[in-house]
Amino acid sequence: MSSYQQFQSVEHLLCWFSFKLLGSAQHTLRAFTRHPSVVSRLLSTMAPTAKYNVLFVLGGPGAGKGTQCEKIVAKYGYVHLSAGDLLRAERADKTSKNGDLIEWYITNGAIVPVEITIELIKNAMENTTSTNSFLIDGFPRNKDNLDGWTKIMDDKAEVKQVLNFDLSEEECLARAMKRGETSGRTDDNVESFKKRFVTFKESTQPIIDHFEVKNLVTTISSVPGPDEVFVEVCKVLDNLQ
Ligand SMILES: Nc1ncnc2c1ncn2[C@@H]1O[C@H](COP(=O)(O)OP(=O)(O)OP(=O)(O)O)[C@@H](O)[C@H]1O
Ligand SMILES: Nc1ccn([C@@H]2O[C@H](COP(=O)(O)O)[C@@H](O)[C@H]2O)c(=O)n1
Repeated sequence: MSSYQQFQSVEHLLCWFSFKLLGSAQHTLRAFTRHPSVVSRLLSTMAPTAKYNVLFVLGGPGAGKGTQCEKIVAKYGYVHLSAGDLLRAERADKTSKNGDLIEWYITNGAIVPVEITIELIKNAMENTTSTNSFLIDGFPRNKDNLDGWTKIMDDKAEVKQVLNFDLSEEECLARAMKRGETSGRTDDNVESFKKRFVTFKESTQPIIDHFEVKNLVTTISSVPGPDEVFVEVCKVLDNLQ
């Protein structure tokens, strides 16, 4: 007699099968209660982890991105990550193998390969425990930056908004030169500024256009003073959930 023939009907067979299932479920439950750490580890891998909330902040060199980010941090509590600041810190790190390369790109107003920049941004985000809301200032600056972001961060972060600060080349230059009197930045000089502005027009503007198509961009004039500009910024941020 085959093992199935001992059952008089399909109902009998199903009943027997259900009892077996219940038995192994009970056994598994008992095993879990003996090992609570295994249970919590399992639960944490099953729970959906919240994505980072990200605001990208773009605009020409000297347009006032950093100035507005400071105000946003003070009022809304985002963590401010300036790609330029992260790169300058990496350049200053004597143990970094990328210092000379970064220096060349910054002085020439060119965009550092994304493999370097995205690693700095990702580490900074992962090392932040106070919040999961970030202002990412000066990124993505070109297609390479955008592709790197998409590849590494797209499934971990949601881009809620892109703030684009708008200012003429002449005014950007005037502000960057004024800042250069005290900043010590190697790119606050006319020659570097001109290259940076060309990079902005040729490489960053298409990225702003890319987000514009997705309805994510708010362009704010940077012509008025910082406080007046911030009033416009607040109108955008107050409406973000
Ligand atoms: N609305 C404003 N009106 C007048 N001056 C401003 C305004 N916003 C910023 N500035 C000044 O302009 C200079 C450039 O501003 P900021 O550093 O914020 O620009 P940025 O866009 O972050 O520049 P970069 O891209 O070069 O880092 C600073 O000296 C700042 O104090
Ligand atoms: N995504 C980025 C951002 C910046 N850089 C380099 O740093 C310079 C300064 O940047 P700021 O945002 O502080 O103006 C910029 O001109 C680039 O050389 C970059 O490579 N990639």
